[in-house]
Amino acid sequence: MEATIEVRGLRKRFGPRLAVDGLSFTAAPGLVTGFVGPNGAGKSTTMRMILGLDRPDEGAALVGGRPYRSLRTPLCHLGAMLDASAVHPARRARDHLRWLAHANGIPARRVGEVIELAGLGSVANRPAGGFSLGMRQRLGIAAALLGDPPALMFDEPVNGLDPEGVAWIRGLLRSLAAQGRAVLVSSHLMSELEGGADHLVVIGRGRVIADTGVAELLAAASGGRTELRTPDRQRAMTALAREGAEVAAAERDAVTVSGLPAERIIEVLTAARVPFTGIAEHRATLEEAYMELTRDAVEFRAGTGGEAL
Ligand SMILES: Nc1ncnc2c1ncn2[C@@H]1O[C@H](COP(=O)(O)OP(=O)(O)OP(=O)(O)O)[C@@H](O)[C@H]1O
Repeated sequence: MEATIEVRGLRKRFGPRLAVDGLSFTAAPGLVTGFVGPNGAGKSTTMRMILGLDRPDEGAALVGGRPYRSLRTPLCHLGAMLDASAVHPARRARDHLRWLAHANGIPARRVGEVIELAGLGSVANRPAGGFSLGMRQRLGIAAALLGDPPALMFDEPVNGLDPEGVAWIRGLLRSLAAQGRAVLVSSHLMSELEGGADHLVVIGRGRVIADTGVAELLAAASGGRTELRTPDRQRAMTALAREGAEVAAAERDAVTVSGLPAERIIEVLTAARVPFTGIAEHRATLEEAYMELTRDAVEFRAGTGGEAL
């Protein structure tokens, strides 16, 4: 069973504050769709509307073509983790999952399966109140997987996790998408999605700024630049500029060259007898691509912590 998460013209106002301003996008089956924007951009509000927890003023959110609230067995259509702390602290992890399964008509044997999938085997009989953040995230993810849903949604799942936890979640998201599921994952840090997302929906002030494949975005941001290392930077820059290249000094012995292909750079340097120790076509990071994409949006420029006011 395939399911798409679809948001159509969503709008939500809290008093004077327009939190979501006519948002439309799709998270398609088989892809991890990163949902990115600075703090306050409207990600959580959008996710709450997808789950029917907040009512939109306008527009609709659909899971497999239907509003979440109209689904008879919602956990079997969309699994979600919005707030990993939403567990009774005295309740054992296994009992929390059993209770959820029971309430949703899911067979009890599935509880053991998701405990294994989420790597909770050794702590499943302990009260969730004593769990570390990483363990709570894993419990939230186990709950999202209970109904074996074709669509999944996670709000900032790697926030505050150590590198091992981040790598684990990234691998899990990838494998869920590889099984054909639609996976929507939010983050306010672009770097957290590096290597994890196939598609990106970037939002700011409740609006879509970009809706693009990660590969296309990185290719566009890499933009034919080459990085050169040379002990004789000044002569290299002069020789390349004479050939019409745009050159800029980078850190230590590095020069960034654009406007000339790498083969031509090598020819020019060789002819001018300028030594070089390395040459590589530049590959933009997701963070660089994000900065380029959002260069004109002041709210992003303060960096990752900028409040979208
Ligand atoms: N229940 C609410 N009442 C009033 N304002 C709200 C409410 N929920 C959200 N907002 C406001 O709506 C805007 C969007 O908030 P939201 O939490 O959706 O952003 P976000 O992108 O998820 O941010 P973060 O990365 O910090 O989680 C913010 O200005 C927030 O203060």
